[in-house]
This record gives sequence, structure tokens and C-alpha cells, in this order.
Amino acid sequence: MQLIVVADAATAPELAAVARSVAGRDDAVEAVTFAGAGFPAADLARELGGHGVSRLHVVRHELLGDYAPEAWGSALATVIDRLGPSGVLAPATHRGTEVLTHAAARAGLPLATNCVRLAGDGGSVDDGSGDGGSGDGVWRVTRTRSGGVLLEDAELAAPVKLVTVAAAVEIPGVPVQAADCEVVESAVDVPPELGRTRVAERVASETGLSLSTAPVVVSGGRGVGGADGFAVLEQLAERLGGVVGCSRVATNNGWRPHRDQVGLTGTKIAADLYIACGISGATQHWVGCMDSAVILAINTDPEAPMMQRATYAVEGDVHEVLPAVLEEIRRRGESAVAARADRHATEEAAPAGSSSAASSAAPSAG
Ligand SMILES: Cc1cc2nc3c(=O)[nH]c(=O)nc-3n(C[C@H](O)[C@H](O)[C@H](O)COP(=O)(O)OP(=O)(O)OC[C@H]3O[C@@H](n4cnc5c(N)ncnc54)[C@H](O)[C@@H]3O)c2cc1C
Repeated sequence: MQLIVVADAATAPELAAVARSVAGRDDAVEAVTFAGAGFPAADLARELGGHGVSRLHVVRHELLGDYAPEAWGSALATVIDRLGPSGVLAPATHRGTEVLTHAAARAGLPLATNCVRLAGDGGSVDDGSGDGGSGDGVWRVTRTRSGGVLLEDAELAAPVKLVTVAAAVEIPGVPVQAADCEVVESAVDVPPELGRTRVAERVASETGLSLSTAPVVVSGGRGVGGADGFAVLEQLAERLGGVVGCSRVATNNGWRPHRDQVGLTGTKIAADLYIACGISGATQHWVGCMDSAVILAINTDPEAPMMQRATYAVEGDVHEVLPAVLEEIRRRGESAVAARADRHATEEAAPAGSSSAASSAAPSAG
């Protein structure tokens, strides 16, 4: 029996370590990747070998060269059918979850998503029986639900267990032996209609920031009032070096694209500063922003959940508060520029040889 990880170089170390801890002593840990014609598998195989992966199955087809969830899911279901592994692990990312969902539906297998703890039946994770595993063919997993506010214990008893592994997974300290990872080429049939969902174009963000990486997110909800209402949020985000986010009401109304949505069915963020403008703070939104270091809520309703939970709350109309905040930032920016100019002029006017504290402490400050 082997365990399969659906991995790339970024997620391979973690997934391989988790797979090793779940695998039985004699189980091989292998990997599968999807590729077009020219993909050089040797580099990935070398990387995976360092994490104890003994075989890399490279599934090639012209429709698999770039992300195509239906095609990847179908190809994975074919691989599962061919190899009959005891389990398949993928990262609990949007992609990992989407691909395993398609594969699970096609293969008729159960899928446990967002697992933070996994124990195999014959693996090295001690289940208390003293022999390192129960041997009953059941995996015991703990998974997060509802965006992380709930932990669920579950048992997976299917012949092939499909699991997505959360970034916050506990990784038991099981020794990993580096292996010579063999590359096995594998061809699959992919019906052309499965290429209907695929990457058509890649557009680089102008600021180089995305919702998940930006230090500041200025987010708007129904209270912003419409697509035009986001202009002031754009200005504030730009001044603070951040990006604009939104609630699902804003995406449902077509005010913002879905990639801006924060929450359970959007992006989970952990910004330094999250500014929630006219957002009530429903649980499905809150779970997407609650990991931010500082949350500032602006809302007309002091009883709104976002106002109750935020670090700072401003009771007021976003259409009045945001322009005032921008004006204050502009005023302070101008004052700072004026103060710097004054200091510079004073230094220029000081007689040569005089050594005021300011000029000697910060001679290059301009
Ligand atoms: C399965 C599921 C998944 C979901 N996933 C998500 C998700 O990922 N992200 C998400 O956001 N939601 C999600 N939702 C929807 C969620 O439950 C809420 O409906 C949604 O977050 C509400 O958006 P809102 O706060 O913009 O609107 P509302 O709840 O209508 O709140 C608007 C707020 O604006 C305030 N307001 C009104 N006018 C002003 C003004 N002029 N100035 C200041 N404040 C004002 C109001 O007091 C109110 O608090 C999901 C729901 C379900 C069922």
C-alpha cells in the first residue's frame, strides 16, 4: 500500500511529513503531479526525495499543463483507480480542496477537508494501544469547520481516504529518510470538455499586493452603498499601502469582484490592520478577518457584531468618516512635509561650526 501526496515544491515538505506519520511502517509515500508536455520532473523529484518520497507519478496531458480543476480531479481519480493507495493527501488550499473534491466525486470516495490532526490505523502516531496503531483500517482526524471556529473529530473508514491538510496541522516528529525518488510517467485520457474550467489569463497586481498578503485591508460592505462608494476606500487603501476588500453582499451585488471577498467563501486574511466599513460582521465574514492584528470598524450601528468585536470602533456614516480620515491623513502629511522643510531651513541658516543638538544628531535628515 502507498500513500499519495498531491504536491508541489512549496507544500511537499509538510505533506510528506504528515503522510509519513500516518503511513504504516511498510507503506511507501509517493507523490503525484500534473503536467503538460515540457515539465521537467527531475527537479521536483529530487526535492521530494529529500522528504522521503520514493516515487513521483507525473501525469501528463495537454489539458493538465496549467491549473484546470475538473481535468486535474479526473486525472487524480484515474491515478487512484490504478494505484489503489490507502490515502491521498493534498494541501487545504483553494486548489487542493477543489481538485480533491472533483476526484472524490468521480471516484465515489469520502473526503475530509481542513484536517489539523491525523492518526492512521497502522502509522507511527500512537493511538494508545501500545503497538503504534489500531490496525482497523480507520483514520481518525480532527478538522476545522465554519472557517476555523469549530473543531470536529471524524473517522474515515473508506478503502482510500482523501484528506486535505490545513497549514496549521500538527506534524508529529517522525524520522524521515531521504529516498531516491523515481519518476514514473503516466498518461491519462482527459475528455476535452473537462478543460472548460482552466486558467485563461494571468494578470499581475499593479501594487504587487494581494488580499492575503497586504498589511492593510480596507474593506467595504452593504453600508458603502454601491460600486461608486468604493472610490474613497481605494484612496484610503492607497494612502496606507494596502488593498481593498469587501463582504459577500458587495460581490453578490456586483460592486466588487469575488477575488476581493473576505470570509468563509472568500479569502482568509491576517492583516496588520483591517478596516471594516459598513460591514455588520456576520460569522461568515468574521472568520475571514479575525486573525488580523488590529481591526477598526466603522458603522452606524453600535450593536453590529463587527463593532462589538473590533479593536477600535467608530460609530458613524462611512460617507462622512472616511473622507474625514483621508483629509486628516492629508493634513498630517502636509504638516510633516512643512515641519521637515522648516527644520531644513533652520539647519541651512545655522552659522558654520555651530553644533545644535538637532544638526549633530541627524545631520542627513532632510
Ligand atoms: C454559506 C455562506 C457563506 C458566506 N460567506 C461569506 C463570506 O465569505 N464573506 C462575507 O462577507 N459574507 C459571507 N456570507 C454572508 C454573510 O452571512 C453576510 O450576509 C454578509 O457578510 C453581510 O454583508 P454586509 O456586512 O456587507 O451586509 P449587512 O449584514 O447588510 O451589513 C451592513 C452593515 O452596514 C451598516 N451600515 C449601513 N449603512 C451604513 C453607513 N452609511 N455607514 C456605516 N455603516 C453602515 C449597517 O449598520 C450594517 O451593520 C456567507 C453566507 C453564507 C450562508
